[in-house]
Amino acid sequence: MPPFLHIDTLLLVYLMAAVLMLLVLVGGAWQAQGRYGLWFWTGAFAAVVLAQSARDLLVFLGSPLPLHTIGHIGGVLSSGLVLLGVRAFLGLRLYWVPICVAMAVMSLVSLAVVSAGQPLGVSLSLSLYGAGLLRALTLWPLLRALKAGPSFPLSLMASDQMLSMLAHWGRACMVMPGAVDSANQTEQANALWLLAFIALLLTQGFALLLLVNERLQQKILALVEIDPLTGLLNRRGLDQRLLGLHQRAATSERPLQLAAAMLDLDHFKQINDRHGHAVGDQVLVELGRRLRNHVRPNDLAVRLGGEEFVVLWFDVGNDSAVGMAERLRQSLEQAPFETDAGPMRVSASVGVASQGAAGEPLEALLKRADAAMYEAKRAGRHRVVSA
Ligand SMILES: Nc1nc2c(ncn2[C@@H]2O[C@H](COP(=O)(O)OP(=O)(O)OP(=O)(O)O)[C@@H](O)[C@H]2O)c(=O)[nH]1
Repeated sequence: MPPFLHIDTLLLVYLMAAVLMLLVLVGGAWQAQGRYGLWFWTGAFAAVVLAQSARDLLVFLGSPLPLHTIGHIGGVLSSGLVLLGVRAFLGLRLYWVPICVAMAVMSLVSLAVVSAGQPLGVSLSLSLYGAGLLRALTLWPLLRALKAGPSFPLSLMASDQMLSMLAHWGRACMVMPGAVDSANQTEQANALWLLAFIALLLTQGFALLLLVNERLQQKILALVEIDPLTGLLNRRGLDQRLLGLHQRAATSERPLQLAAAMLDLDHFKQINDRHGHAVGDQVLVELGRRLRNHVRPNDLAVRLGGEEFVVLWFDVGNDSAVGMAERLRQSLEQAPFETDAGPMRVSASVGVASQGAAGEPLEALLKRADAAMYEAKRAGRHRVVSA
């Protein structure tokens, strides 16, 4: 066997890999103020490092056999903390009481069997079965999150947890005394198992870093593409969505057909002048909320700037668009807007245009809708005009 495959060398590599990940995570968790469940992840790597070092020290000091199970307990704690870390990262309920109870029971069983005179292999096997179970529980929410949309870091983490689960259970079968023939217990086989666990540990750490990176990128994109006051898409967000939709439409049989309703509040300046900018902002926030509630998930509601909004409907003809715009306009006028200056009646002028010929540039469509909206203003406001 090559010298680098010696168990002692590999154990050291395993420890060093865990220390490396721990250091990266302590820094990351500190900087992120514990967001994304990073303290749980830090705990998971710390459990590996502490348990492994403590075990080596106890063996060196010749301490009683039951205490050597600390290494097995470390594996269970690490898997439990990874489970909590994944749940915290995904924003799920932690269920930390049942998870902690499960970890405690598994640790006690691991300790008790050796105290009762059973060989260390039994304790190791049982703790590996337990840790594998915790990995299976970790895999479940990851797979559910993947169903919502593809993500390379999530896939990597899910694959790592699945392989980790299988590795824990596979190893548990191998180390149970008498369960398999002794050929599986050679130093070479042990070294290969250890190599697999090192690879899984490193993959887990890197998958986590990629996950956090992806989450931060999503946050930055949201800041750039979402209007902070109303929570609606801004112009840049609209362009990005349409770019994606056009790319998808280019590969499908059906061309993208849009209808736009350009909406501008009437005499909004008076609200600002009479009641102040803060009340004006409250009106805009409420308008954003109503637009969001009004459009279907596939349609887009956008704040283009100031008090100018646009709603985009997909695969809707001009007549339907005019009808929908009229219902939208009436829904704004029907119920007063609640503000700090009391309930306020608000009306809007709306211009509607639809892409007669497929492929009309968005800019041209919005221009026609805008012209129709100004026509509505000229005709006396609070009405819908079709381009
Ligand atoms: N409170 C608040 N006001 C804004 C915001 N953005 C633009 N405004 C105001 O919106 C008002 C727009 O006024 P005008 O373009 O004259 O339009 P209007 O008073 O609604 O009159 P018509 O559109 O002709 O009916 C200006 O007073 C802007 O200061 C914002 O984010 N918050």
